[in-house]
Amino acid sequence: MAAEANSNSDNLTLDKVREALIRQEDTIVFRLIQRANFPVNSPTYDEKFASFSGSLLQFVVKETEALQSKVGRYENPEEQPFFPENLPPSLVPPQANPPVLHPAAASININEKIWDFYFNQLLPLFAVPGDDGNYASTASSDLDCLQAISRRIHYGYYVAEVKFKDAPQDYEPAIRAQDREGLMKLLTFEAVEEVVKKRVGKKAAVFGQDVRLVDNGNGKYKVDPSVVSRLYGEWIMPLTKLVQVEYLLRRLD
Ligand SMILES: C=C(O[C@@H]1C=C(C(=O)O)C=C[C@H]1O)C(=O)O
Repeated sequence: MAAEANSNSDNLTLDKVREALIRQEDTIVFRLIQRANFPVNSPTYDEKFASFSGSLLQFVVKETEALQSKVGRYENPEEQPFFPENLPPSLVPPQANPPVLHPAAASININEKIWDFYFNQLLPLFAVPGDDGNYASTASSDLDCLQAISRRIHYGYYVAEVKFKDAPQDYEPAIRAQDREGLMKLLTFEAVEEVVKKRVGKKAAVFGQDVRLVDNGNGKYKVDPSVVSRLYGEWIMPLTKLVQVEYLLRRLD
């Protein structure tokens, strides 16, 4: 069950869900800073690496997900795998918490979109060009970023559930009409989104400064704060809202 939002649905409030999202910002910013320790390292992504059937990155992601599946990672609804095909079952006894979410959540996995923007658009904005040979560390650092971003975006299930529970009279007609645009309008709070973009930029500036004992460092940031604001404005928040819409469309099934 959701680690941060309380697993009892009566205790799920929009404030608590938003607090969980705010804490996840810290994780995302730190993981981007970690990834920025390495240059792009493009051989990590070569279609075929050594004797693997795909890239080194794919190998690391698939093998890590298989291990994490066995220890129950994907029993948490907000943890979605990037390669869901043929994952081994969990060997860990399921938790006894009552389910908070509608079962439709399990069928909503938008990791393909996350994979696509991360590698094709985001990574070149914050990793410097070059090759230092650290391909294994690069791949695990990419997976750390992907998992933190994916978890944040799929947390949209809880955001949607709590918004629905708070105002079923507003959401039900739009759900019955399968009105995507109407749902998107209902669940969007532009003022909140503006605050989020500013805050994550500030976190990138605070966490990513060069800390010195004597002066305030060199004024350079490990990851450009404007890239982090853009990550949220262009990808994370729109995709969180997509998860919310997809969830709500199935909420009365
Ligand atoms: C997450 C929420 O829903 C929407 C998505 C947001 C986000 O992904 O941060 C922010 C505001 C809303 O437009 C929310 O209301 O907090």
